[in-house]
Amino acid sequence: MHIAILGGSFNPVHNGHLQIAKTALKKLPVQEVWFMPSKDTPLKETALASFEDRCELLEAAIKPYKHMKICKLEGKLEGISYTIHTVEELKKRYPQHSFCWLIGDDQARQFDAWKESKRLKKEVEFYVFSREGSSILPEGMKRVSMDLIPVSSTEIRQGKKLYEVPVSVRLKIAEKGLYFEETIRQYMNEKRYRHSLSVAQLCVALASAHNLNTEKAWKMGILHDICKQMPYEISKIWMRHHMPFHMNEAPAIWHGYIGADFVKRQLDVRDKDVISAIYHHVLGDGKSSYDKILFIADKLDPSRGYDSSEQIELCKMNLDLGFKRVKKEQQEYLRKEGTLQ
Ligand SMILES: Nc1ncnc2c1ncn2[C@@H]1O[C@H](COP(=O)(O)OP(=O)(O)O)[C@@H](O)[C@H]1O
Repeated sequence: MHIAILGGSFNPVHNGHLQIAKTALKKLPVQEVWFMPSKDTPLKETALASFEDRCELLEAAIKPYKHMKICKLEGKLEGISYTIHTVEELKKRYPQHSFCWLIGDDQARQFDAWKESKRLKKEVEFYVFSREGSSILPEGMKRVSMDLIPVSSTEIRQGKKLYEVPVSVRLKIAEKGLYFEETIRQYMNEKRYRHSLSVAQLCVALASAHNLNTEKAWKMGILHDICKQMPYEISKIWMRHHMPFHMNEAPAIWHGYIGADFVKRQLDVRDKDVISAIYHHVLGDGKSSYDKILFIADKLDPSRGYDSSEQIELCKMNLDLGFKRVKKEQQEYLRKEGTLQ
């Protein structure tokens, strides 16, 4: 069989990658396309999801396509995975097959810097797929034209252009809480980002003290303020469209309602406990343990700069008692501020 390899980090996979594979199957004399995810690189700057998670997302993406497969070879190879070594290993392991290599324009541009690039070109045939309509083509490579899909994994991690990710992949990303840190960063300043991380940590500690699901706890903590810095005019439009019945409440409260709706609509979060906790976190009027934990963690977050260790200990020992105390203290504070009558 003649097989086309598409290597990449797939962090995460998106429609641009699928478009390359579909085009290769249509236009090249290949019977299959194998996606070759790169192994974990601990020093990479951007948050790289684990090899297993990236493979799981790939599995979901290629499920509808019979002639697309995943090759986990690079995940198993020792040391840095240079393509020249991967190609040699492929030929050794699959002597019955022949291979060609697919790359996007951006990689073609940097190709001369690849390890043993001249020898590599002799070992395997390269096909270059248009990414931004650029015309750079290293000597000896062939161009394959395709409909451009202007998207990058970076944009997806930032929560942008999610429509360029298959729904099955989006649901998995949300279920696993992948890339949430990178996503929330786009919507808030550094101080609020630090607060979100710290709240998530405290939610996990409280959930763990009460034998609750710590993954849920982390997700609701990290996402709870995603809409806190949404400009007022946009919040108003959002409220008018989606939750007109809450519009008579103070705008300072809205971000809990909008946040819950936003993570459902934009980030495909389906976990009802997470959505409910975000919805109720401003007023603390939720009934579930997760609702209470998020409310408590938000108020007692150590990064707010005052000593809340005594209340945190109480909440770890007795969630209901701790919740009542935090709520009472908050209401006294709001009364003093004049927000509550
Ligand atoms: N939108 C796109 N259109 C065409 N090719 C793409 C696109 N996105 C990625 N590629 C190509 O797919 C391969 C794998 O890329 P990868 O490193 O996983 O993703 P990204 O470049 O999006 O971070 C590379 O050869 C890259 O050039």
